[in-house]
Amino acid sequence: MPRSVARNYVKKSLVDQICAHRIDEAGTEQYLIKWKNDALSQAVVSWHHLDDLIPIADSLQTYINNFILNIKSGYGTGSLTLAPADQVSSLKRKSPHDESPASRASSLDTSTTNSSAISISSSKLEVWNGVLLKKAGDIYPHSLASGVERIDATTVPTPEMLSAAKAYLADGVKQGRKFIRRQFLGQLERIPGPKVTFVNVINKETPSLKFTYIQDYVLGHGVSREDADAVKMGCEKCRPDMGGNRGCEYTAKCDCLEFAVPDLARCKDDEQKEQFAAWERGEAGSDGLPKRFPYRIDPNSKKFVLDTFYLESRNPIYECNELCRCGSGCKNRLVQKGRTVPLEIFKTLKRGFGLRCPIDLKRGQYIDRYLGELITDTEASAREASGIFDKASYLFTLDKYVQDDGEPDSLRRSDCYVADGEKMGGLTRFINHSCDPNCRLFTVSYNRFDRRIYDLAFFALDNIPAGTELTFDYNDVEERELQANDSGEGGSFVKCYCGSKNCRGKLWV
Ligand SMILES: C[S@@+](CC[C@H](N)C(=O)[O-])C[C@H]1O[C@@H](n2cnc3c(N)ncnc32)[C@H](O)[C@@H]1O
Repeated sequence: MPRSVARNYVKKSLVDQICAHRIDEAGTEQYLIKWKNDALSQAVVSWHHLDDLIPIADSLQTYINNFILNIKSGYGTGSLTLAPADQVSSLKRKSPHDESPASRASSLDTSTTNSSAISISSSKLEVWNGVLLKKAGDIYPHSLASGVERIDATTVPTPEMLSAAKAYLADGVKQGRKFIRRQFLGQLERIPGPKVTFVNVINKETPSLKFTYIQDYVLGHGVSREDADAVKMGCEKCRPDMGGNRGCEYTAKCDCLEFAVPDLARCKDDEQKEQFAAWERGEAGSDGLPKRFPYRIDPNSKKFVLDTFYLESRNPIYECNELCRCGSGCKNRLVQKGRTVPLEIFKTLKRGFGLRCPIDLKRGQYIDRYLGELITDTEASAREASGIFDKASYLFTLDKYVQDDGEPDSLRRSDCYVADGEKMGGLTRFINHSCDPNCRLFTVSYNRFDRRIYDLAFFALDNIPAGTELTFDYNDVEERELQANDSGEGGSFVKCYCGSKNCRGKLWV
């Protein structure tokens, strides 16, 4: 049996940053790690091959992105004249990391170019002043070892290191970019459910690795669910064998549907019809009225899809929950069972990454939830204020049940939670805006008494052919509300590139 080779990786918590790169004699990329050091004035740095960098792949991505940005904008190249290719190759170095752990730094390489184009002081370029230890799968510096040269932390990367990195231009990070792509594909493979793929035929960019795929909301500081024991209830009068094993659909008794939208067609007498009319005028509640069931079977695909009435409205969906008597086979459980369709992240021309489904979707078909860290409104405002203008936004306010009517128990906007999908979330964070969208985000509640935490579920508004970009309207409100909200020229303006005929020209109103 072949024995697996134990690998060692740089210990993430001890790494300060990646600050330069170069290519070794074998043409393999190396990256310079500056290690954290309590004595800030002194740094320990060491060169590493990509194999060591898995735990800090996200830092590598930041380094490479910044490096390429700087190259493109011309920043930092200063008066530097890049060396011709033959001279560049003479900048290649071995990795001291390949030497024994006891090896020490600054092996002067006198073969360093003496090009007049790039003046490189070999001792500085070659700086490697840590003794690296490998233990229990970790690589870390042993900075106290005797004979270890220390350098001034404020001078890393040295101008010589930067010059050398620039000499390789973007090509010098080719292997790094492939490595980042592999890490990202690995992340996608680990997402439960149908396959998730990634395609980028536009450029070499990979979505941020500083992102965690989660399966449920993560509750941030100051965020809590309504006390489940006190207010969460299941349907009490339903049974699994009810209505010929069809569950809650065929009963007017399902408590979970209590807050769902009433159904005029099922009102059985004049009294109910009158109550329905009064409910429509906002003069009566809907207690006791039959309710609309959210899902139906699509006769062609035999899949459960969202009922047309819901699809054409913005009414919340109330699903059964784990306390219900109807059992797990009940038809009023769709979103809670998770994604059932494969998805593909892809690069668009002007709108960053987008999302599409590689198979045909039916009108009303459930796609996936929007997830993220749930934070308070105050925290969301602080995060917005600290971000740069025009930066992609992943904040979604859970304000479906806001009532600004001044009543003591009404929910004010400032009390709502916000789902932040920037650092953690699901695949739907990649769904772009369109003024003529093919999907809509619906409120799905499992606890009708919790007005602050509910699911946000994407459903297809049309039959969507395989490979079509999925979009939704970031301002999904009734037309009249949209006009009232639109403050004209003011506010933050992000140009919309949805390309639809009825494009409003900006992302948020
Ligand atoms: C939730 S993210 C969508 C995914 C994003 N494209 C990405 O690459 O991660 C929202 C951001 O995408 C960009 N975006 C989405 N739809 C757009 C559109 N129609 N026009 C221009 N930018 C758009 C904006 O930067 C917006 O803040």
